[in-house]
Amino acid sequence: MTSLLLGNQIARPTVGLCSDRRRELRADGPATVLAIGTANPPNCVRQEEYADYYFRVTKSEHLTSLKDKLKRICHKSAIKKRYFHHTEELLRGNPAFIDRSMPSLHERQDIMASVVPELAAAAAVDAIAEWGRPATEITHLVVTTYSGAHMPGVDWLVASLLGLRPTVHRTMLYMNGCSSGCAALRLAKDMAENNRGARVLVACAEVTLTLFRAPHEAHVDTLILQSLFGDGAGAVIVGADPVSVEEPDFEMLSASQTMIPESKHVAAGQLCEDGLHFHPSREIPSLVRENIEQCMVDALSLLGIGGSWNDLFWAVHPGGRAVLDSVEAGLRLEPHKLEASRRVLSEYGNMSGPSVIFVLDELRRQQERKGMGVILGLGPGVSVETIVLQATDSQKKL
Ligand SMILES: CC(=O)CC(=O)SCCNC(=O)CCNC(=O)[C@H](O)C(C)(C)COP(=O)(O)OP(=O)(O)OC[C@H]1O[C@@H](n2cnc3c(N)ncnc32)[C@H](O)[C@@H]1OP(=O)(O)O
Repeated sequence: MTSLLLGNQIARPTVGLCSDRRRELRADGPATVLAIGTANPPNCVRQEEYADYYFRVTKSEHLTSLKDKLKRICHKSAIKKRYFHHTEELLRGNPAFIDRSMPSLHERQDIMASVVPELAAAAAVDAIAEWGRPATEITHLVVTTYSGAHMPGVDWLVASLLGLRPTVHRTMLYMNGCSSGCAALRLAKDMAENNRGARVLVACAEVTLTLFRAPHEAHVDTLILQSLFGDGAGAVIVGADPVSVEEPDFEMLSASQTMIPESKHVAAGQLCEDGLHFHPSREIPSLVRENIEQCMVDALSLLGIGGSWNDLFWAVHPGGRAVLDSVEAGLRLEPHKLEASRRVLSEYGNMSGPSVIFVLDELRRQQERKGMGVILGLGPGVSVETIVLQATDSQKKL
């Protein structure tokens, strides 16, 4: 009889497989977070200097009222600094990136083709080092980005850069926006629990070069993007039934997703000749505040959790200062509950999908990570992703 390679073991074909055998092919325990890695490009710009920097590099100093507005936004952003792959030199060498009338997708794609996989691989190397097992023992790979789109995809290049085995099961998620980190973790949980011995590497990377463009009076939301987003990559290794070298930080108890009704236009974007256009509406914070509690009730009530949100720890996507304020208000959270998210926002800005991985990394260093908690991802539409975690008593040195 021919056999199938499943996870890292040989299994018989599933046709006619008895239910006992099918159970054997699945993990015994829940998926767990075994390791976390992060990476950023080296170019760091302080938020207090950002408006001067941005109007200088885009040759837009004459737009004084827009510059003043960006200064006001930066001042209220609760961001201290952000990291970028692009530098003044790179922008000088590519005038189409700052000229709104010129197509530049091709040039952006050329740069992102290597930069995004390298950034994702750097975070993955960090996670694999913490995990303590060889990269060749990764059985599944889930990669996310909206920074470019190529064939073969970033997943292929990450697998090659890391020396993963050629049979690694690759999944590529493009254009999942800011909730992509959570979406990838949700898939990783299912993969780990349904394939005994599976070790799933999640890698999310974004570079804001895809969004970078000059200011324009008719497009005020450009200023929000330029004030908010930063580059970064996060990686997580997920697996069930840990073996002796593995020390999980969290068990993943459940994963779910929902769409906030009537929100399709609220956080929307599309790929155009001059890169990715994204339009964060002013409604995002209020919509989140009004809907977040119902989303959490729906996601958590099956586990018997509800109402006492302050008993949980929270890893919320740092979409922006007003977004975090809205989650805090909507769930009546004590101010310290979103400390990890606010710290990541302050140190890196909104890195989209990778952000929640940074927040999880931050959380596990804090006392707050005891008991049960929630990873809360927010993305296009508005999509809400919820992963319920149970902290382990890991003594890992971080
Ligand atoms: C769904 C997701 O959550 C996924 C994502 O990550 S997508 C990105 C989500 N994040 C956002 O959309 C940003 C959320 N907003 C914020 O954090 C805050 O509004 C902010 C930091 C941008 C400004 O802080 P604030 O306390 O609201 O200050 P406020 O004085 O009201 O606004 C500052 C200026 O920005 C303008 N502004 C605020 N939001 C805007 C928006 N979405 N589009 C255009 N202009 C906006 C205001 O009109 C104001 O302009 P003036 O100074 O000329 O009056």
